[in-house]
Amino acid sequence: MNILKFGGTSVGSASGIRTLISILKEREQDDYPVVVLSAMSGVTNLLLAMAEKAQVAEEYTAELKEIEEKHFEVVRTLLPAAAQNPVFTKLKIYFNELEDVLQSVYHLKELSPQTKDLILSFGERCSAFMISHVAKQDFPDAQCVDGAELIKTDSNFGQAKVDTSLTELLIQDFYEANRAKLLFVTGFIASNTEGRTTTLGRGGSDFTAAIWGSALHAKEIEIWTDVDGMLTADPRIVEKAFSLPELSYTEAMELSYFGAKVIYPPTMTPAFLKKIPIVIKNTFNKDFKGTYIRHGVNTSTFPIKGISSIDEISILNLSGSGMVGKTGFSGRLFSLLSREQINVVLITQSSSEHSITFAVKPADALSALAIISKEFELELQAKKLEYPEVENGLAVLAIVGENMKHTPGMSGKLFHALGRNGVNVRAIAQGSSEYNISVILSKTDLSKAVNAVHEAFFENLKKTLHVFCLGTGNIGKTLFRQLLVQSPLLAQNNDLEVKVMGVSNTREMYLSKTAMNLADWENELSKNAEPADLASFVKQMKAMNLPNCVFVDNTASGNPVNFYQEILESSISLVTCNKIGNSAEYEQYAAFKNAARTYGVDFHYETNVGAGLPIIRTLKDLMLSGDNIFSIEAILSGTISFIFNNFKNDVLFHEIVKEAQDKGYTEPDPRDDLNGKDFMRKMLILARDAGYPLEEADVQLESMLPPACLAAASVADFYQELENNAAYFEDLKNKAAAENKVLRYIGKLEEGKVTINLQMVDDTHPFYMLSGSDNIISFTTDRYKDRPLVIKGPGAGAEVTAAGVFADIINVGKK
Ligand SMILES: NC(=O)c1ccc[n+]([C@@H]2O[C@H](COP(=O)([O-])OP(=O)(O)OC[C@H]3O[C@@H](n4cnc5c(N)ncnc54)[C@H](O)[C@@H]3O)[C@@H](O)[C@H]2O)c1
Ligand SMILES: N[C@@H](CCO)C(=O)O
Ligand code: NA
Repeated sequence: MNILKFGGTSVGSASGIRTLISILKEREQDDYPVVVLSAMSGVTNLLLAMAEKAQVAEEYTAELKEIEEKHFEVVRTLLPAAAQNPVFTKLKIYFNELEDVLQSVYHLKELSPQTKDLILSFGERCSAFMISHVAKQDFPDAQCVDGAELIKTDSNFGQAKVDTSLTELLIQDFYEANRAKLLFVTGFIASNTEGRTTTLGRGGSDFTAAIWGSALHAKEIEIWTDVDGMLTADPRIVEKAFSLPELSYTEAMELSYFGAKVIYPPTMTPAFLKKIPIVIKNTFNKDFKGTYIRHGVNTSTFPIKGISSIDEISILNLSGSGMVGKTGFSGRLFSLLSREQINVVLITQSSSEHSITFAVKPADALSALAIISKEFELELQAKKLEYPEVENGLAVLAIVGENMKHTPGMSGKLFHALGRNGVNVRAIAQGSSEYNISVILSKTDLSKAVNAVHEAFFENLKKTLHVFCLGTGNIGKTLFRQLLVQSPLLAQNNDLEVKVMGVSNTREMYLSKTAMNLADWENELSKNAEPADLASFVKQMKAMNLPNCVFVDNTASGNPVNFYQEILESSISLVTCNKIGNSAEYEQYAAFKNAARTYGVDFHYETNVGAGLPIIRTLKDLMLSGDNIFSIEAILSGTISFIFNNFKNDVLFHEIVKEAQDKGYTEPDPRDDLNGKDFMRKMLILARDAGYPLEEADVQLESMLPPACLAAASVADFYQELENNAAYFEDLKNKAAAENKVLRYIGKLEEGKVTINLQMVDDTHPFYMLSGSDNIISFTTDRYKDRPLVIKGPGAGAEVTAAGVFADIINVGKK
């Protein structure tokens, strides 16, 4: 025989009750279960609200009407007209009784715990009566049982203690006499020896189910609720939380201690003692297996079972020399708190014994402070103790699981996930059982922390990157297209999901709560856009506090650079193809690198030099592996490379420049390429990465343009000046051709000095053979001395650049 308990949401509507009946119909009809029922969802709260209003002589008829209507609606929906009347009549009798009680509270302005229990009991009485009558349609022998008469307690109203042996006898006798019937029992309520109604406290209906299960040696106790069993984490916080097939009692206790409100641990004790399995099932997904809680199971492949959390906690810290080596000090402290009924959620003590930190519910913090100040008055006055302080706005996250005990590295994994996401841990406690490691952190970090920890333990190699992108121009657009095409493969082959959570250009911006649909991002952006505001974009991104966050700068503007430091310091990784940040003052470049290191995030800028070509990465690997860079020689302007590779025959110089711009090789302003500035930036970044703290002024840049072109005030003027100076460029071209040479704009880093100049090279020079927008770079090092290490290929263009940004994004978090 099984006990089935249906919670408030399960019996909260006609459709839920219909499902309940269908669940019963699927059972063996010769072995009826005992059905324990909660009040309809919301009813207990309404009853409580009415009681409190009556106590201060306030009107409560609206609530009463609402409760009546909730029940009547079910009767009208689920019973044929002919069968409704007797049920209405009996329900009305209940509501009249309830109103009588409320009236006396109203007149006396007094609400004793005893009266409160009586008022609350109407929730279960009404629902059990009503549902048993609905069930009679299919089970003529259905019977409503007033559980209050069978569960005997002391007179501690509100949280009565059960007289187990008497109760078990009463239940056994009653069941023996009625086992042929389908019993519907009121949960939560009981009575004292004088027959007055008491209640069993929080989770009371589960407790009723466990008491009946224990008394009748049930095969299983099924707790029917509105979720798929116990989950790995709170599904409101973690989208990917999933249901746990099995748990041990201890694990279930630990998991529900914080958070998981599916069951309330103390209620399980009677079942635990008799080793009766508990199954958590979902009324609204009734065929789902749910979670089994029983003795001695350990079939999970995961090292932990779940993550639980409390989103609001306060801590108190007690410290001082007076505590060192004093036995009984913590005993005194905690028995004091327990005497005052202050529940201590978590305790840690430093090994120096110099301080004790403990966590309590915020509502208890001030009273804890007051009683401690009183109890330890002498020590405080003698300055043997510091005045304790309350710290609010904190939360607890705990990982739970029996396997943890045998698996090294669990706490390492936990703290790595937290640290990488910039979550500051305020205090730590590990239960000596090793079933639980708890950390205290800031409330604002909780969601991010739970998600990061969930990913670390349950999503194996699965990773979600939350990306915020600036710039929807050439590169930005191309990146979105590449991401869209590649996402299914990334998910399938690499367990990687890249979610674009926000986009901004100079005009508008949008931060999405879920993730943007990259097939339609332009529409989504324009439909939801607010005016662009970089500071607000960054602020909102930070406030979302998502794990594995990446900020991507695909602009050519100096403004975003002003936020880099703040972004990195918020533990958000940064990917940029914008060279302005790394090529401004050396001090700033160094500060970005330092911030990324300090806050444990990535700062990737591969596309700053040679677009998608692996130049930055290669230089870094050479340096890390202890090679010595003697010199770097390079052509790093894709635009200028393209120009000289195509400046042949009759075509004019300015026409080629225009073609380079149309092909997406140039900077948004092509003057930045032609005047050598873009090249200078790249050389500067390379030199810095090679270990030289150079500034822009240290670069010897020889211009390849006549002065009039350099002075052009606008892009249009610039093109005009190029055209006006056609003869100058023709002359260059012809001179080179006459000597069988080609024009090359070459940068060099040697002995800490950077030069960039225009050269004519013949076919013996390694840079002679280039085509398209090719870049080429040669590293002469200790190890690559006689024959340098050369990287060559297209070094400009939207596809190759966006691909480089893409690679930088998915490399975030990789060690
Ligand atoms: N084209 C290439 O081959 C190549 C190669 C490597 C690096 N890059 C770099 O890529 C970057 C982007 O180039 P592009 O061709 O896509 O430029 P673009 O002009 O086409 O696009 C720039 C985008 O940035 C946006 N933007 C500018 N300032 C902004 C701000 N303050 N806030 C929000 N958005 C802002 C603009 O609205 C626009 O959407 C540049 O830094 C460039 O140096 C380009
Ligand atoms: N405008 C740049 C793009 C690559 O950074 C170039 O021509 O090289
Ligand atoms: Na590169």
